[in-house]
Amino acid sequence: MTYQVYDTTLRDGAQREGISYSVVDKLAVARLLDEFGVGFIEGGWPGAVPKDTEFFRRARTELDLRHAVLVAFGATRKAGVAVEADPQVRGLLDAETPAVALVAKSDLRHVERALRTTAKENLAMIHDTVTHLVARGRRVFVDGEHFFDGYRHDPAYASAVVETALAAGAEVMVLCDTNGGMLPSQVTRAIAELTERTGIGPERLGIHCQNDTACAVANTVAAVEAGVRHFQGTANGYGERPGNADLFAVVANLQLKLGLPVLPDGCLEQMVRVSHAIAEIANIAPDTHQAYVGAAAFAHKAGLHASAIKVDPLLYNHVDPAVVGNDMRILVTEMAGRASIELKSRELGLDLAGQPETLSRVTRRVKELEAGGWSFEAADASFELLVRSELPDRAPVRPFALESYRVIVEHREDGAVVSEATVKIRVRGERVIATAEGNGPVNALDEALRTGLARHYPELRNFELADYKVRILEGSHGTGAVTRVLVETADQAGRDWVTVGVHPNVVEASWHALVDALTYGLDRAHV
Ligand SMILES: CC(=O)SCCNC(=O)CCNC(=O)[C@H](O)C(C)(C)COP(=O)(O)OP(=O)(O)OC[C@H]1O[C@@H](n2cnc3c(N)ncnc32)[C@H](O)[C@@H]1OP(=O)(O)O
Ligand SMILES: CC(=O)C(=O)O
Repeated sequence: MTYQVYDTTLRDGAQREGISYSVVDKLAVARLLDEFGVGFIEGGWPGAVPKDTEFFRRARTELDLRHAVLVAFGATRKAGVAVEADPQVRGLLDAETPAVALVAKSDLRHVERALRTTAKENLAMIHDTVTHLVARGRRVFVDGEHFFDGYRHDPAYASAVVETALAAGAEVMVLCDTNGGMLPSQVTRAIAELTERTGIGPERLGIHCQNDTACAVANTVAAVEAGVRHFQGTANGYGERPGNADLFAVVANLQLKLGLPVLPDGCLEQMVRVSHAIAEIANIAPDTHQAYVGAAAFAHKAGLHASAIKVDPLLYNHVDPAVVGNDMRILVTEMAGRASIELKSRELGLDLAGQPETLSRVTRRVKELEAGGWSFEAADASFELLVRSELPDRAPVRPFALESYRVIVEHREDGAVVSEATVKIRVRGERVIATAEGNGPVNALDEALRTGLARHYPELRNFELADYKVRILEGSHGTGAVTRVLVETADQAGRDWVTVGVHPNVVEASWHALVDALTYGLDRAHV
């Protein structure tokens, strides 16, 4: 049994507020979708959107698709216009794609009020446009716009639209939940009724669901379970309003839960890479919590989960993350138990399996620190230093000892605000005093510390502060507010690491995070 995985990221997905692909972007997205193994890529509406016209022109020479067939999207001919004379239909042919998708009204209310034509003329528009395109060698899919609402309002008319399209030669009639208001049981029922009423098998039908009830993925899966073989969706669920069915979740559900062979072999594990690459091109931050592909899709925080995962990761994962190209992660927080610490340490290359006392000590320390506002969840490097400071043979080498530091902020007469820091440290037996200016107190402190260390640790030149985040945490249990600072540092090899510092004073909190950052980076540079 074959399934048609039909992607509309470049047409319906591009209708999402905030997305504006260039032609080059569209070509890049098409290549990624092809690598993911979709069967059809709906590239846009040629003739209506100039960039889409250009996309199809360039696609002819610049796209070499291995799995996918390119589809041009458009509408049925206009009411009262001969199909040969309709420039929009001409534009579809000029795109020179092997397949065309036509949006057609299947809700009589839309025919009468939006198209302002008759029930009969709408059926003629569908018939004429499909036969015209089929006669010119195109595979034709018809998207029955508002099918489910239309079927509820007037089942006989919505059924006539389906029959007309298929009789005219459409390969598949796609039932669209255009307003996205359906629930899975309603989709299942409508498909059962339609097939019974018309005698048309569900294998001639397709499904296209918007996500306005947050049921687009479930509705799509329900339709496939009802026998539909052609299903549409978009990368990451991009689309108008709350979006479309997320094709990644749909495909993974069908393949992994229902055992349906929807993608070519070897493609499913490309999912995370393709999802994130498309998000990058769309200029939308990947959703950390997106099912299957999000960075947190297989991240475990609860200590009890980790203790079972230690026995078998599948006890707390619904699938093996590797099958979709994802990884499991253990988060270390106040909710950690010894198993979480053991697994996280193993992730970092530290084997604590035979060291129950060390595990208990680290767990206790993490809980105490987290209660005081520290957060190791995003600060793996500080966590690693903490664990290693409990391991005599792996303890990190501290590059210096602090005697004191001082920071001043000067508001000058001319309005300039200058920060200046002085650090007094001991480095390899030598007392060093270094001073630097910066555009803020933390920057000045960072510069002064690096200046002081530079002669002994020239490799510091390769590190740069990539991100700096400050959060004020409300005081609790009668304590005052504290400040948490997260520092992300990167080196020239493209590695980065995050450290954390916490203190009521923001400069001191930053100091802790900076010292951990340099300690971790230097330690790693010397391993
Ligand atoms: C459910 C969906 O998401 S379908 C995809 C929708 N995508 C888009 O609309 C994006 C691209 N759209 C466009 O660039 C423009 O809307 C165009 C070029 C298609 C049309 O632009 P205009 O000619 O200025 O018309 P406008 O957008 O105001 O109205 C749409 C016209 O198409 C007609 N129309 C709407 N649906 C259909 C249909 N299924 N079949 C035939 N004609 C249709 C309308 O009756 C209206 O005709 P009229 O101008 O004679 O009143
Ligand atoms: C065709 C389409 O995108 C819809 O009806 O939602």
